[in-house]
Amino acid sequence: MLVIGLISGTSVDGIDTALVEISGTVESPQVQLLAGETYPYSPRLRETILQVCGGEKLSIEDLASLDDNIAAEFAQAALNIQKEAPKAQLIGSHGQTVFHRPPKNDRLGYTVQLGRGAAIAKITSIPTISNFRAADIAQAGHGAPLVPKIDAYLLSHPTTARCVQNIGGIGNLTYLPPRQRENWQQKIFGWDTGPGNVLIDLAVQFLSQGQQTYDHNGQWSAQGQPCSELVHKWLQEPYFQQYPPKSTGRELFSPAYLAQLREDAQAYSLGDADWLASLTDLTAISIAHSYQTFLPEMPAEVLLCGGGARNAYLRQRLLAHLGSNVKLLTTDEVGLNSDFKEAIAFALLAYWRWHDFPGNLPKVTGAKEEVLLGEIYL
Ligand SMILES: Nc1ncnc2c1ncn2[C@@H]1O[C@H](COP(=O)(O)OP(=O)(O)OP(=O)(O)O)[C@@H](O)[C@H]1O
Ligand SMILES: CC(=O)N[C@H]1[C@@H]2OC[C@@H](O2)[C@@H](O)[C@@H]1O[C@H](C)C(=O)O
Repeated sequence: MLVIGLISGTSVDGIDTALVEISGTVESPQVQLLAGETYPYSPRLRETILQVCGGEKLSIEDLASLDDNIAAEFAQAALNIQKEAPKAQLIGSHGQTVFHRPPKNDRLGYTVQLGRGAAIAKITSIPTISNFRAADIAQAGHGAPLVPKIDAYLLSHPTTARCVQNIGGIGNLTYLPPRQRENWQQKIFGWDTGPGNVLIDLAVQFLSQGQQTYDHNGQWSAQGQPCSELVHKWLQEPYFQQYPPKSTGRELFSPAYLAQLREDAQAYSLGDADWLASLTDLTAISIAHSYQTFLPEMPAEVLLCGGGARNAYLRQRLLAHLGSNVKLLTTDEVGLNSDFKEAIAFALLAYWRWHDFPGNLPKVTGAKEEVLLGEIYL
């Protein structure tokens, strides 16, 4: 089956689009990436989305327009990716997260992904599945992360314990015990580790007065030295200490949050590069600390994906904190494209929904039950 997966993540940089051929069975899918593209948002649309993510008030009418502007761009991305290919039979569209509130006590979580599937189906004439997180949230889950079940099917190893670490705007991991271990599927873990690139990106934009949006290959932060006293103070953030299941977003790791870290850096008289190095080190140590605190064992391999895998300084700090027993690779090195993994994931989640196969892992999201994920718009 030819399926298109679409997602714009928490970095809000553009629409990751994957055209994949899915064969085999639902329980044993084979996925081949035929084409992958990122279609950047226009600067104006990106700015509006970031403002909404930052809590800017919006009338319902403006919300409707934004929803359909995003849907139109997602639909165009789907049409573009298959120009040279036969017509896809299905689209799985994550949409654009603009709000995410995890569940608390008896209160259900709430999450909003814009870019309605009904409009994408209408524009493309391809059945579209969207709103993947809602059913898990209705079962008292976080509705995130959803990729761990995909990782389990595509990246687990018979004899090696692995973690898959996404470093997008937000970071999230999947822990995969060796498949040969008894009941291995019951022993999979996953949660959001905290900031991926979000703090680094916000700081670079602030320091460059909007001229740069990210620290290319970590070149700027590599010129500084992390202040370990500050990094350890920042690691006291309650989110890092919270037990899984857990999920987070730009609501917590926001411009206001960064402003506090800026004040701290000024109190320590840190230069710009030292501040960036400290933020990068915080990102790395929050990931490593989360493994050391919440996993039953350290993995032998960590497979990186997401844009942060290209940040050489972040990788270097991550390796320093994980320890030399851990082998740091990217998912590309084991055959899965690290830039389009999330888009591929939503293609496979759509395929599973189409075939009535549950997409969530209750142990990961905290949901009461396995459920079918996504709403179908023919
Ligand atoms: N060459 C590079 N050097 C350093 N950082 C990079 C590089 N390329 C991409 N990035 C970082 O990766 C980010 C984009 O990553 P990605 O597309 O994986 O995020 P996302 O999918 O939007 O987020 P999430 O996974 O949280 O939904 C950019 O904002 C930038 O910070
Ligand atoms: C609410 C939301 O959009 N969460 C994203 C975000 O970006 C990374 C991390 O936080 C992850 O939990 C999730 O996305 C991936 C695709 C997931 O659900 O697995």
